[in-house]
Amino acid sequence: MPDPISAPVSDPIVRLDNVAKYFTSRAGLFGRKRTMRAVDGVTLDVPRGGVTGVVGESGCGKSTLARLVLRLMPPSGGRVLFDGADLASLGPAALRQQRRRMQMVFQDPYSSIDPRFTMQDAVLEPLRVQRVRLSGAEAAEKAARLLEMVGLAPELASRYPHQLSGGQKQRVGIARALALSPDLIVLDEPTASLDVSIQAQIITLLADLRARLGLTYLFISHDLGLVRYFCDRIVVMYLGSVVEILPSPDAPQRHPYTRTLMESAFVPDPARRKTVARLTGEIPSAFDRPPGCAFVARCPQASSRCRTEKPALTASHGHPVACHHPLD
Ligand SMILES: Nc1ncnc2c1ncn2[C@@H]1O[C@H](COP(=O)(O)OP(=O)(O)OP(=O)(O)O)[C@@H](O)[C@H]1O
Repeated sequence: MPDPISAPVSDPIVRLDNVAKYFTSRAGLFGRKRTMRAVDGVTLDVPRGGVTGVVGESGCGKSTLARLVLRLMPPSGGRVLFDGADLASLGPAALRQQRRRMQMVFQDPYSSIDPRFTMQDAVLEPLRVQRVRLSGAEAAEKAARLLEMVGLAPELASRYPHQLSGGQKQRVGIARALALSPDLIVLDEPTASLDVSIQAQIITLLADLRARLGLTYLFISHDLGLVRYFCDRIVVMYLGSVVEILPSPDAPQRHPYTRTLMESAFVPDPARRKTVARLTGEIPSAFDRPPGCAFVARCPQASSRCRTEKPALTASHGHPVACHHPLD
């Protein structure tokens, strides 16, 4: 069942309208086809100019959602609107034009930059894809400016990826995302493969760039502490669906899943953190979703209604939450 309401905002840069993505696979060589609902009827607005975090356990559909927003893959159902335009309705030229306005920074700077590229080639790659022609002098000037924007010396333009640290490479990844002056950047775990001290520098850089350039971020992360620090709105996903949208990092968590996730993020002792985070029961398979609430097997609040009726995402508890028994 689609989510009927998911905190509509007055000026969304992205609007997801009951968006779904299914993947089909065959069990065994001659087995029957099985359909996985990686994203299952998500309705969501991404406010312009903010930092919207998307959190949830591995496999809940965060990256698939990000790829749908960027139209790196078509949805199986529903609509993705960018600045009011349905991306599915655009022809190739118009889609390419819209794509200039949305970019992505990937988790792993080690594999996201072609080892044969100099840093100048790497930061200017989106211009080549978009067939923007620059003279040699213009290209050098543009690359130097982009590197400076992310705190790197212009002299690094002639270096290759193996000559840079992980943090420097992620700065190059960010510079590349800025090359076409986008409005929206999807950050898919941008600090997950970096040392903690470098993570902080990258987050500071991202915050600074957003303020200077008026960017909108969609920030995908496992790191709840970081999400609460960096994001002004937090979308919590569970098994392909949005279960709660926190309008601010400090908003009370109403969904039992969100509450457990958040509590686990703020226990300093890693050993105890695991205990607090432990949720009993298994995550159901995305191939075989239960008819009611997907969280039912792990939820201490679950009732018989939760087993049969999928809770809709409704804003009746101060902000959108999909739970029959929201917490106080
Ligand atoms: N191209 C694909 N073909 C088949 N299944 C896929 C494909 N992409 C993703 N999936 C499946 O869809 C589900 C959601 O995956 P996704 O990568 O979006 O989750 P995620 O929340 O980003 O996970 P992680 O945090 O581990 O990156 C997973 O079960 C995954 O195996």
